[in-house]
Amino acid sequence: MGGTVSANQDDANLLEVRGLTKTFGTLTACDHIDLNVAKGEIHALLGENGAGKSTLVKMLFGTLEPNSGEIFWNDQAVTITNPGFAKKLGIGMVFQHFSLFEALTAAENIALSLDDGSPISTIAAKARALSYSYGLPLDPQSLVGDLSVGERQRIEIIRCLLQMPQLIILDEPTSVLTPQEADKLFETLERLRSEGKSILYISHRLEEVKRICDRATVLRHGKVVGHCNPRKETAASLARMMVGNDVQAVVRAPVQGIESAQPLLEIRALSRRPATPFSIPLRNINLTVRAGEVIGIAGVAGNGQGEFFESVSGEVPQQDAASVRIRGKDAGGLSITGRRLMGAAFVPEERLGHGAAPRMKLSENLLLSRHATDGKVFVGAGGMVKSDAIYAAAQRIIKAMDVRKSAPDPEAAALSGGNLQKFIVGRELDRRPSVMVVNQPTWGVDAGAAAHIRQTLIELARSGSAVLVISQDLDELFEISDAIAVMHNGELSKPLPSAEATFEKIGLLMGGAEPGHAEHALETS
Ligand SMILES: Nc1ncnc2c1ncn2[C@@H]1O[C@H](COP(=O)(O)OP(=O)(O)OP(=O)(O)O)[C@@H](O)[C@H]1O
Repeated sequence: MGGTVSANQDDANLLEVRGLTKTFGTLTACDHIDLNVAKGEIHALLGENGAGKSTLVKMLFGTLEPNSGEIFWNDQAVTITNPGFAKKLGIGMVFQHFSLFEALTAAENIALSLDDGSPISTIAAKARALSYSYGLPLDPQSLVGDLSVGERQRIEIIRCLLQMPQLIILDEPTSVLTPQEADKLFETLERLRSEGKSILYISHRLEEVKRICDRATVLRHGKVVGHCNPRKETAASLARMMVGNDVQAVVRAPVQGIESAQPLLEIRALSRRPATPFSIPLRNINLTVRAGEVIGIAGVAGNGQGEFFESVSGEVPQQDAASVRIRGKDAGGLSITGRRLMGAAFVPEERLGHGAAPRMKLSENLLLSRHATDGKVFVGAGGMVKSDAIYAAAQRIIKAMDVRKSAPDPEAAALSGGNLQKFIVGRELDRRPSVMVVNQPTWGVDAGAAAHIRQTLIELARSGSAVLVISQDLDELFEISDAIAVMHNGELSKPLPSAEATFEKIGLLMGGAEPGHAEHALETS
């Protein structure tokens, strides 16, 4: 038994939610939420990190049970007790954290969730046809482990569409997509809307909400605080509704005399062969990041940024020890711990898995990542763990980054996505590293918290550290970087000082133009 349906009342909404409430311990994550989604509309669900958006949609999809409240589907009261029942009703969901098996192909992953007994070849053919018809081409035979996050998300979307849903819930779908992929997704969503389907859309990217959403419901601290037509709002007014006050603008004063500052991170002729047929080779990368500066790395996802981060961080050490130098010493042969011991800190793109162990408490996650580098602080004589010191450090980070949570020291998996990202960035900042390398620093983070993280990275640099930020968000890079380099097909352009960089120049480099040609194309246009 998946759930119940009983006849009811009034209007013609596809989905109506009344007084839906969910508590975790003493925290009321969703507090008497009312929400209507009409047929054929794209409805945005907005709110700062931890506002209760994911909790709400998990109740709609049957993965969380509400404490109280009612859900009506096509005017019928329903009790959605599991995802199977939600799918049967016609509710499909594309998750924020991907739930695909890396060792299986796209088609095998889809077959697992469809569970309808069709032969895999039939499912693969259907997936391929649907993916092409919606402009999201997919090779069903490709192994998930070899795919970029954007391609993996495409599988999730196709898997959802194959179930012919009436309502599609998307939880932060574009945070991992390139601008081009996001455009494709918007076209798909607009087509679904024109077919009469409804979409519930969660996103922190307010410009895209303005672009594609018909209505918005805004949550704050688990309560509905407003409704609006996003097209009539500005990004700033939407942010204000979410946060409750104005979001502080990021301030970056120009750096002086950077040429003579000490190089703290040097990449010298870094090359790497592709580890799998699908990974990108790195080709003779050279870059210097000096004390006091923030260098940004732009690029369309899948151009070697992941491989570059692995090589710089030591997730994958190099043969050539001099290819990565930290504070004037060769570090290329060292592991991530070895590089951390030299004063470097690294924040990977993936929050769960690489960034944090989901079932461990925040304090345990802290010990896990810092016991090797901060042994004296956290581990006493005879290997005794100093629980009090670890707990105090975790609380310090939580306070500094304004991490919102439901218990003093929750498991990482109990944090909302954006709050976990804040904790992971804060955990590294707390060490006051001399070199900080971050991949996608504000992935899934709300406007207020993103501004805080960006400001903190600038301040870390200005206090004498070298900061390297890899990001797909060009606005972010322009806001925080003193110079921007572009990664394309495993090659890195020379950094352009931000005073000279424009969206057009960076965009041309991202598209693969030779640096000289990019300048020329702009001068003659
Ligand atoms: N399984 C859980 N156990 C305990 N607390 C939880 C659990 N899941 C969520 N919470 C808490 O409920 C609150 C709402 O979280 P939720 O994930 O719904 O927020 P969100 O609006 O989706 O945030 P984000 O934008 O960061 O994804 C948060 O304070 C979170 O810590």
